[in-house]
Formats: sequence, structure tokens, C-alpha cells
Amino acid sequence: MKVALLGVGGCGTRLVDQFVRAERRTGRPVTDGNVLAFHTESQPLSQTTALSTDQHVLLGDTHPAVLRRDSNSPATDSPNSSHDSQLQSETSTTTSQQGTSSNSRTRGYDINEYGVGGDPDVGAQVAKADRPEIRRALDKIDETEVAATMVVAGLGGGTGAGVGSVLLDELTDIYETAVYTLGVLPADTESDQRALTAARGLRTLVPQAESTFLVDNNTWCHETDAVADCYQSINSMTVDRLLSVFGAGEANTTFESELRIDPADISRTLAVGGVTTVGRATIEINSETHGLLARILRLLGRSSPSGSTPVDAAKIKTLISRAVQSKLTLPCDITSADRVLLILSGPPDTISRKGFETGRYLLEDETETVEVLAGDEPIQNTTELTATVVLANVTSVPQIDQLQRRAVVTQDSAATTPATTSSSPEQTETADSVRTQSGKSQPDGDSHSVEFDFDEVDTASETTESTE
Ligand SMILES: Nc1nc2c(ncn2[C@@H]2O[C@H](COP(=O)(O)OP(=O)(O)OP(=O)(O)O)[C@@H](O)[C@H]2O)c(=O)[nH]1
Repeated sequence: MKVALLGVGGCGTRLVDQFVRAERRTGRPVTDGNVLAFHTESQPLSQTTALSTDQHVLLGDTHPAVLRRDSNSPATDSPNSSHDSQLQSETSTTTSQQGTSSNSRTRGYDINEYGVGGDPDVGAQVAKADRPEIRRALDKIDETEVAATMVVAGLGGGTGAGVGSVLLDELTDIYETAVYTLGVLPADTESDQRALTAARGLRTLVPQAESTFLVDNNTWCHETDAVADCYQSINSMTVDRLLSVFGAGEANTTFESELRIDPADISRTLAVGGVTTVGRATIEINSETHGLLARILRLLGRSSPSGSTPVDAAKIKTLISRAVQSKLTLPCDITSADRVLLILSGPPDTISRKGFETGRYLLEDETETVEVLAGDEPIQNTTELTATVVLANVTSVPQIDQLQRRAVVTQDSAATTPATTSSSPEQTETADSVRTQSGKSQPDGDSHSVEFDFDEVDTASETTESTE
């Protein structure tokens, strides 16, 4: 399925850059060059390796609240060095005021001292002021070539959540095709401000996007590791899974498969809206069966045209079970999913119809979902068989509950602190529960069903309306 990718902020920029490298490496042209990276800081853009300068969109150039790095400033935005800067600023008791006239830098958001300083309200203001620049950049995306667009951002980021919400707004206004988001949730070790920003980001993005893929930094980073030290491995995992979903069916292959994944099945799965999470598992196919024996069978004229022999149905069933029980991009109760998509990628003809059907029944059973769509992706020259499982509109997600609780506490304490002046009346309410869950929604065609109630947390765009 062809998808345009729009990275926002440091996290989004790194992820789309890595995605483009991976699609080139694996020969699955998903974006066809329809990629942009938006940031309020130039350095992370200049550190991309797969994007051209034409694909960089620097926002807030003249905005008084955006702090620019001067030429003597140290480089801080590679994954590891940004961690150093982040730690410095997060543990610092003094607030950097270098050359900025904005009050935002006194509001406790100084996570990264450059760009919008971690403040999503400033991020949203900057994006709104730069709408013409954003529209000009979006003209470079050929909407007729892609079936969907995806906004990719770290939801705890001032640029990611703030600019991301305005960009999403713009896209849903002008595009007729589906607009998805991929959001990264902050780890528990990150600041409360990151958690609050991410909770507000969720509230804005989830109802607006056709589907929101989430990746949880906390789940994918060992407690002992600094989160920035995990970026590289989390990004690789994320890109591999995204590519397994959207890249399936995009590689050039001469092999036909009657089970081949249909892009319409991907759209249909995601059309239920809400939060999406992805699991994956891989097995090495016995090289004897798929090497020597396959060659003998071929010589005897007893194998398929591709030379592969089908993998045992029981083995495929085990693989699929491992995928759905694997560490998901965002852990959840898998029985809360509304629709499920299974993609089996491997050597052509290795997946028998029987294996497929067995796997599909298993998923129906384990996820208690009747809507399981499935397809395969024939890949030549591989000895691996991979099962990717997409769980759409999951509603029972402990990490979101926890993030919401943390956000409400942070918001409440900010509202009762005299130095914080920007709280709205709702921000002073204390909530025992910040999310309601009404069980599974009824899939009703293509409407966006959203089970999470983020009403206790303000969105960046709401707060910004009053400051405009
Ligand atoms: N998995 C992953 N998470 C990242 C990466 N970079 C940043 N994050 C997380 O994303 C969130 C936002 O960080 P950034 O993307 O650097 O922030 P930003 O959107 O550029 O905006 P500022 O907060 O103003 O710096 C934080 O929770 C980070 O931990 C990355 O490369 N991979």
C-alpha cells in the first residue's frame, strides 16, 4: 500500500528517515518519495541521511518563541547526544532563557532548549502561523500516488504534538484519502511534562486520524537504559513492522499468489479507527527442506514453480500464535481489538492454504474477533517466514491508563501552582478516572470509533485558540 510519510519533530524525523532507508534496502517502495520532515530546529533535519533538503520543512523561522541554535551551539540531536542534552535540561533547576522572548520557557517545558522547548502550545502556534509554508510543502506530496498519509511523531514532544496536531488538522481538511498517525509514547522515566503533552496529543490525534499506530518507549526500553539509548533499537523495530504492514505487496516479484495481501484489506482493518498496535514473529525455515530437498523435489517435478515446499500448517499456527502473543508495539488486551489483519511474509509458496486457514481460526479464537483479514507476501531469497499481526481499535491498554493518570496529576498540580497561569477551568478539576471504556465498539463500516475519553486533558490546539 502506498503511503506518504510526514515526520514531525526529532522522533518523527528520525523514524521517516530510517523508513526510507529500509524501503530502499528491502526493495519495497512504499512512499515513492512522498516523504517530508517538519521541525522547528534545523539540526535534526540536517542529520537525516535518506531525505533531501527539498524534503526538509523548517518551521518557526521568524517566530519569537522559537529558540535557534547559533553556529557555536553544540550538536545535540543525534539519538545519544540528544539524550545528554535532555538529561541536562530535565535535571537542571535553572531555566534557559537564551535569547527568547517567550513565556513558554518558564512553564516547565524546557526539555530540549532549542526549537519550541518542549512546549506543544508553542508548537501549535508556530504551525498555525506557518500554515502557508506547510501547505507549500504538502504540494510536494502526490496524493494521487498514495492511498494514505501518515503523520509520525513523538507525542511527548513540543514539536511532535503541537505541530503534529495542526498538520493533522490541515491534512484531514484537504486530503480525501485516509490520514493515519504513528505516535511514540514517552517512557515512565521521562518527565511529567512529556507525559502530559503525550496525553494531550492522544486526545487531539486519536479522534482525528483514521487510525493511530502507537509505539510505547517504556515497553521497548529496559528500565536501566536511558530512553535515548533505546531510540535506535525501538526505531528499527517500528520501521520493520510498519514496512511489514504497508510494504507487503509492494516488492517487485514475478510470483503470483492467490492469497496475496490486498491493500484494501489494510485500509479496511484500519478503518475502524482508534488505536492500533502491531505484533510480529519470525521463524527460520528449515534450510534442508527449503534447500536441498526443495531442489530434489524440483528435479523430480514435484515442487511448486518457485521451488519452495509448503511449511507445515502446525508450524504456521505456532508462528501466528507467537506473533499475536509477542511484545506488541503497544501492549494491550488483545481481545479488545475490533479488527485484526494477518500478513505472512516468506518464500513463495511456503504458505499453504491450510496453514493460512488454521492461522486465521487461531486469531479469531485468541482475539475473540470475527473480523480477521489475511494475506501473504511472497519474498524471494529469504529463509525466514514472518507473521505480522495488526490489532485495530484496541481499547484495553494499561499504558494509556497510566499515562492519563500521570497527566491528570501533572495538570492538577500545575493548576494549583501559582506560577502557572495558563490553566483553563477544567484543568483544576481532579479526576479519579481519565478514561472510560465501554467495551468493544460495533464495527460500523468506516466511521472512526474512539473508545478512549481524554476529556480531562486539554489539547494543544484548544489551549492555543485562546492565545491566538
Ligand atoms: N522511539 C523513539 N522515541 C523518540 C525518538 N526521539 C525522541 N523520542 C521521544 O519522542 C518524544 C518527543 O521527543 P522529540 O521528538 O525529540 O521532541 P520534539 O517533538 O522534537 O519537540 P521538543 O520536545 O520541543 O524537543 C519524547 O518522549 C522522546 O523520548 C526516537 O528517535 N525514537
